[in-house]
Order: sequence, then C-alpha cells, then structure tokens
Amino acid sequence: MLLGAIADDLTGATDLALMLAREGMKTVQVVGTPPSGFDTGDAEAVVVALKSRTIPAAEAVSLSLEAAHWLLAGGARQLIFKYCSTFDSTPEGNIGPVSEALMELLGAEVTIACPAFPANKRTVYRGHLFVGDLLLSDSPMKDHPLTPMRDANLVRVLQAQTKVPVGLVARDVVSEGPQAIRSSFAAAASDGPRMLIVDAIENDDLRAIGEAASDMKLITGGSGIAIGLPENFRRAGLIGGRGAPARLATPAGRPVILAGSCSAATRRQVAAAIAAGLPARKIDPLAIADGSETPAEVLAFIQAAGEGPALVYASADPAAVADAQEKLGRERAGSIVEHLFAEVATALRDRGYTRFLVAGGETSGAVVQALDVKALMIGPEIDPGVPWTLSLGDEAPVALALKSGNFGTDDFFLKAWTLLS
Ligand SMILES: Nc1ncnc2c1ncn2[C@@H]1O[C@H](COP(=O)(O)OP(=O)(O)O)[C@@H](O)[C@H]1O
Ligand SMILES: O=C(O)[C@@H](O)C(=O)COP(=O)(O)O
Repeated sequence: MLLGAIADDLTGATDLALMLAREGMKTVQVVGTPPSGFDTGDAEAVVVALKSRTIPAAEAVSLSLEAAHWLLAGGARQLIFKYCSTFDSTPEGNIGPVSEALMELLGAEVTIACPAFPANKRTVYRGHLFVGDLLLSDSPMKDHPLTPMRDANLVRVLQAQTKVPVGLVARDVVSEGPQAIRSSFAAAASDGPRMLIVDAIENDDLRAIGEAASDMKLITGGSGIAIGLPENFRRAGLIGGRGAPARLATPAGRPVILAGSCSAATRRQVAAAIAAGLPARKIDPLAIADGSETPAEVLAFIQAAGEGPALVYASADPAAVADAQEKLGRERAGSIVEHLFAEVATALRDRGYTRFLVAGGETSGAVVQALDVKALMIGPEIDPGVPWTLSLGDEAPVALALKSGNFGTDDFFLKAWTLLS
C-alpha cells in the first residue's frame, strides 16, 4: 500500500476511491478499520470508510487514529483525511479535531484543507466555498438535517474547530503552479504547525496542489484533492499507467432504491423516479416513531412491487425535516430512519435482493453496516463521485451504489441500472 485514506462517511469514501481508481491506482475500500492482517491484495491505495462525521469529536478522533495506525502498519506513505466537499461539520468538528490528531500522530508541521471538487461544482476562492453559483451558506446545505452549513468562510469555520492556526493559500499562488504552492507550504511550516485552506476552482489547480503536496504526510479535503496524488507515485515509478475501468461481475438478483438523503439533488431524483412510474413509498420518522410504519410493511411493499427497482424514501423538504426534528430531536429523527433502512436492507438481502442503490452518506453507512459488508471493489462511474461497487469477500456478493446526497443527475435512480450487466 502506498496511499492510505480515512473517510468520515461511506459515500465520501466511495467518492474518493473512485477518484483514485480513475487516476490509475489499484484501490480497495474497507468498511471500518479491519483487523490487523486483513488482506488488501495488491491494492496501492486503501480507503477506510468510517461513520464519524457527526459523532462526538473525541470518538471521531479515536476511530480515525485507529484507522491511521492500521494504514501505516500496512505500509501507507501518505495519508488523506477525506471529508465532504461541502465541508459538512458541526461547530465542534469533526474536521478540525481529526486533522489535528492526525497531524500530531504523523509529526506533520503543515497540512492542507481543500474540499474543492469542480466536477461537482464545489470550488474554493479566497477561502470561501461555493456550491455552483452560491456561497455554501446560501446553498441548500444551510438546511442539512445533521450538519447545517451557515458560514462559507472556511478559514473561520475550521479555525473554530481547532487550536492549530488556520491560514490560506489563495488562488494567486495556486495559479503560479506547484513550485509556488510548495514554497507557500514551506513558509507556513517554518512558523509552526499550520492548517492551510487552499483555493481551487478547476482540476488543473487540484493537480498542481497534488504535485506540490507530494511530500506532505497528511492531506485533507474532498475527493478532488486526490486527483493529482497518483501522478506523484507514477512519477516515482511506483505505480503503472491508467488501466481500463474495472468491470463488475454483477450478481443476479433483484434491485431496490433506499433514499435517506434530504438533499435538494436527492429530492429531485425522487421526484423524477416517481414521475417515471417507479413504485415508490414515502416513509416518515414520525410514523416510524409512533409505530404506524414498520419495517415489515416496507418490506412487503418492496416485494410486491415487481421485478424492477422499487423506491423507498424518507427524503423530505426542510420544513418537514424541521418538524420531525422538533418532535423527535435531531439525532433520533435521523437514527430512526437509518435503523428502518438497515433492517429492511438486511431482510431484502436474505430474500435474494443483490442490487442496492442507497442515497445519503449516513444512510449508506447504516445499510452497509447492517449488511455486514467488509470491503468494496470500485466499478463503473454512474456520475462524478458515484460508482457501482461490489462487496468483496462475501459468499453472496451484493452490488451497491452509494450516492452522496448532493451528487447525481435528476435521472440517477433510473439510469444507474443500465451500467449493470
Ligand atoms: N424526513 C426526515 N426527517 C428528519 N431526518 C431525516 C428524514 N429523512 C431522513 N432523515 C435523516 O437525515 C439524515 C440524512 O443524512 P445522509 O444520509 O448523510 O444524507 P446526505 O448524504 O444528504 O447528507 C439521515 O440521518 C437520515 O436518517
Ligand atoms: O465530498 C462529497 O461531497 C461526498 O463525497 C460526501 O462526502 C458526501 O456526503 P453525503 O452528502 O453525506 O453523502
């Protein structure tokens, strides 16, 4: 293993693994930190998927350190801490505390923090994060059920989460290329530990940043920050050229769509699927809480829906989410939905379902944990940041498309299936 990554949620891990695979590294994604001795085969990059984005900071730090120790023991020469391209975090973290702990572990004087992912319209300019044409704080992320993002100034957001001084490498420097960027890292390091937000508005910026960071022990950011890293290993003669994208041996079996994301993109995808005539059932946290909606009923609906994919969705608009959270509490409203999806997914797998399309990072984490999937092979890209994957090491493998809430075109739930044989 050359490159080790720790991702704070499952869809984020898949997004990063796809990026590394596309850039020519043999990449495996594992779910949680595996036991020592776990075989990652000939993987050149390994991404550990955690579910640590919204848990208490101390727990996130401890899980991330455990993953880091495992990756280092496996030979990783450089670590990436992958978080969301919309910098999803709470005022307490967990981006700051985890980055700080990993810097300490690695003895890193300086690290970068760059969530830019231009293919999905996330750009950073003058330290401010844009989602398409909107500042993060004006985007639908301001209403996220678990991590509402109300400030687009990343220097300020990150500084509130860490005692390590946070600085900025602005686009003026980035556009001068790898040499200038590297000099700005060195200047920051000479002043003591630093976290640097780095501007990037296009892939060429990210490739230049990647080249400049070839010697950096820890790199943090969205999947975009990884775009230039495989080339460093290729230049050093450590990896081969870019191969053809992996083909998945898709298991025979029935398909289902489980959507727990309330993002604007997922809600559009739900609407498009319903408009196209997919059998669909909406579930509501309040109904689950009072017992009027049960996993058994949801299961019966899916099984009765026929051979094509049925859709079960909790996706709701910000007013409905706020109402559920007011009555149940933010955490319980989320976990009650996640538990239902987890239970339904397990029952479906036991009944021969093998193709799962899951929308939402936390939701995917809950489903994959329930299915007891230990590792994933990355398959064809459905849309930027979202591949089909195949569970590894299972007697009865399942195909999983784990969709980040905000990713994918409106017809994602319809078109994804065409990539499976
Ligand atoms: N109707 C709802 N009301 C409140 N919370 C909800 C509702 N539907 C889903 N949730 C919760 O919102 C969270 C969405 O997070 P996640 O699955 O990570 O989606 P995303 O990828 O969009 O961030 C999950 O915890 C999910 O259970
Ligand atoms: O970086 C991204 O945007 C994604 O990889 C990601 O982390 C998304 O998280 P969710 O929106 O919670 O799925």
